[in-house]
Amino acid sequence: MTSALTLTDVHKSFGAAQIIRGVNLAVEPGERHAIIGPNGAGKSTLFNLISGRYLPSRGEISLHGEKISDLPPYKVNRKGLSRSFQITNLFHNMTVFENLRCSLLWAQGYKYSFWHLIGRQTGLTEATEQWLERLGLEKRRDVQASLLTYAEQRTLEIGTTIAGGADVVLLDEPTAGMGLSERDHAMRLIREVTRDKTLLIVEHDMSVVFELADRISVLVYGEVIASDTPDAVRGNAAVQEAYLGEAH
Ligand SMILES: Nc1ncnc2c1ncn2[C@@H]1O[C@H](COP(=O)(O)OP(=O)(O)OP(=O)(O)O)[C@@H](O)[C@H]1O
Repeated sequence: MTSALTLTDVHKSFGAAQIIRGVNLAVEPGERHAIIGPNGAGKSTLFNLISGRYLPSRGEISLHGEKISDLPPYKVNRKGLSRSFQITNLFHNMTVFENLRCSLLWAQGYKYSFWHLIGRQTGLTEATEQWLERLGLEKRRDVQASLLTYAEQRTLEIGTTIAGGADVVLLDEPTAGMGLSERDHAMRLIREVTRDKTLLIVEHDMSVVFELADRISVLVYGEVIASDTPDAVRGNAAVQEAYLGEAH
């Protein structure tokens, strides 16, 4: 079986600083895979490499067996990989409905060209309404994204990342800054909306990681020191040592 996402000997340096140092990773189709590691380990850099924002200094990244590490972000997205951001990436002056509709438009290949939509509005509106319901944002349908609560913005960010139809989804700290009940809601939502998708998640909250992930890779100083099931990672001595002194 071809892996959904494969990283082969990936390196990234900024000047003399080697930030990612020979990462090998295979994420299988349908797997929920978490990347954890202490602050500054290179997790965001890894996401930037996978999503096409950075070019690797060395090594290769492929999506369903096809090389993507030489493509810009929008082409990686077109191939079926979508990512969310730590700082929400919404259209703040647009409503919740409009934000979701843009993602669905993009999925259908219209690239914000509304002229192609004549006669197809109904299907699109219905699909957008379904997403509103899935996310529990029906009552906030016509509210500008900038006026949502922080947790609602994060929920919408997850929605717009996934509604675009990508089958490989990267979520960057989706529950950061949330309270306990908001976090539980976000976790249920992520589980629900990523069914049948491949998920790669960077998350600091260990309860989220251990609850959601089928497999966990631990990144320390730009190297994967363990990649295993949650139970095996929990018992791994090198991982415990890397986290010594970290609040988790
Ligand atoms: N564009 C860049 N230029 C130079 N150095 C960078 C750049 N991006 C990241 N770094 C450095 O790479 C290292 C890893 O950063 P990165 O943000 O990937 O870590 P992280 O594991 O995501 O950290 P955190 O958990 O705190 O978000 C840091 O030392 C950072 O300063």
